[in-house]
Amino acid sequence: MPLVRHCIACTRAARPQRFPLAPLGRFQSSSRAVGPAPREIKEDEDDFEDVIRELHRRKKVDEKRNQKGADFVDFLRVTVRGGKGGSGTAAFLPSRRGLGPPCGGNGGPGGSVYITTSPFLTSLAGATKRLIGGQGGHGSGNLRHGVRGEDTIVTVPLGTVIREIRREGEAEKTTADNDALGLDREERRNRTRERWLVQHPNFEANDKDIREAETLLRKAGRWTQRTPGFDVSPPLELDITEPLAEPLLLSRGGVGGLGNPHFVTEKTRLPRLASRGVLPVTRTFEFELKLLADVGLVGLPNAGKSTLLRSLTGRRAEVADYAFTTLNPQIGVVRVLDDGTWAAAPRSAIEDTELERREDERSREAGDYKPLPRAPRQRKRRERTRFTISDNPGLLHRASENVGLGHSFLRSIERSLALAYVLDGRRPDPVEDYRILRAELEAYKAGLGSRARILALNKTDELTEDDIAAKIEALKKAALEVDDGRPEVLVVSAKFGTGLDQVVNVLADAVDEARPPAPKPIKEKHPLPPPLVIEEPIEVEEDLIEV
Ligand SMILES: Nc1nc2c(ncn2[C@@H]2O[C@H](COP(=O)(O)OP(=O)(O)OP(=O)(O)O)[C@@H](O)[C@H]2O)c(=O)[nH]1
Ligand SMILES: [Mg+2]
Repeated sequence: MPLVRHCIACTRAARPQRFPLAPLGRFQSSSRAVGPAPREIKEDEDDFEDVIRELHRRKKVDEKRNQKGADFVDFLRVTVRGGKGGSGTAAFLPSRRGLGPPCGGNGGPGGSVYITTSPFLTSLAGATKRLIGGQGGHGSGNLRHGVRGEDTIVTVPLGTVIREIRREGEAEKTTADNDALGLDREERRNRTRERWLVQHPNFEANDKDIREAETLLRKAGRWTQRTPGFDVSPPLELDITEPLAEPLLLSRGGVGGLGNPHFVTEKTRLPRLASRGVLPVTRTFEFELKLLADVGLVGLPNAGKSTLLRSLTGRRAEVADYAFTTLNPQIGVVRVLDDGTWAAAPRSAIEDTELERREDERSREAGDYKPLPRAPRQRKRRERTRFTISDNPGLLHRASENVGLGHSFLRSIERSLALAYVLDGRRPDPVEDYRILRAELEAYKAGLGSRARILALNKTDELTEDDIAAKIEALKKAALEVDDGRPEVLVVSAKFGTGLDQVVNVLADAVDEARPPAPKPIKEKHPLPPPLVIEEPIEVEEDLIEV
């Protein structure tokens, strides 16, 4: 059976494929956000502004619900493959006597796929489900080699765990297909020839040329039963806990095909054949994000976790008076100074983000807008220590069964060294809330609940002294009963910044105590095999060429 003719001498180098980095993942939870029932809009409400505000709020809640956390992804199954190598070309220099010396260029190698980290990411949303390196360009006449395919680099947050779950090569897949089709030896051979060889567009190669080319490709390790680069080493496993100094190779691009000068032999001086590029092995990985914050904030929806994050770190987390304002975990840095204060301490009350936005808008329109004054530089005070703290979506009863934002949230606090429970002081029974939170953490992973170092009774600015005293008393009793009195019970107002010095210092000590002595270096357990090398083509002098 003749080979399918394929003129690539005149095709332009294929543009490397690019894959847009679009968020693709979604929460695994199917349940809807549950929060306090929306306020009834009364017909006789005379304040029109209030009605508008309520409608605006409802619209926002709906938007958040519909979004279902699509911009937070903590689990992704990803197919990774280096780009295919471009094809070589069969071409000849023009000559008065007929065909001149062979001058087909090699195909360019395919682009590789690399992984790198960013300390600013807290979601896998930037990764796509298919990470494919750009295809190498085809070679062309006059020994012009194809361009290298573009590399694909995926950026993931620190704390991403990568597991290889499948490896599949083109040759293995073809063999399985051939078996399924029940092809005989001859048909299999022709299929392989079609896969690997490219003919000159005008001059057909004879059977002898093809057999010789086949032998050469076998010697070069390309014409094999196994896809080049397919190895049987154990699956790759990486736990990225430290920033990567340089991008790490996940899959190498395939080598480019060989131009016809490579097929010159003693017998065949004018090879009418070139070879195609290698299609590298396809690997399937699972990316799982386990955020690495030293401290995790845990609380029911609307307890004031984001307000606390803002007052401790200055990070502009969204604050609003409804449940599930926060859908993505966010990480901030608390810089503890040697006098016990912390660097980003707020200088005014933290208002709801929407109110701040309106105020900004109003003042801009009125022309009296003043940006917030910068915090004075801490010249005399030195930083004693620093730790990271994550604000998480609200936890609900049965979150361990994936209710609410469920596992996605629990996964991200799994590795925190210490936890701080944020309890809404305005709710009737903070002890009950504490028990719910603890039970959910325990149900998700035994021992997680007891990692709590603080029970912060928040929103105490709205409580009477008697009320605070009674609730603190009850919480201390419960902490003693449930957690041997390990977590400190603190009176806090995240909004007005009261009681926070103690929060900072208790957490700083807890983190220092629990921190492992030295971070583990990242090691690539199973380095990928080296790329195939393209040998130098055999030089042919013009006088030796037969016509
Ligand atoms: N009075 C008072 N209100 C507070 C305090 N802390 C938070 N709030 C208010 O409580 C509401 C909820 O605060 P958030 O920080 O968004 O609560 P959250 O726990 O992050 O909520 P979700 O992200 O929805 O789980 C907002 O209106 C805050 O202004 C506080 O100490 N005192
Ligand atoms: Mg929040």
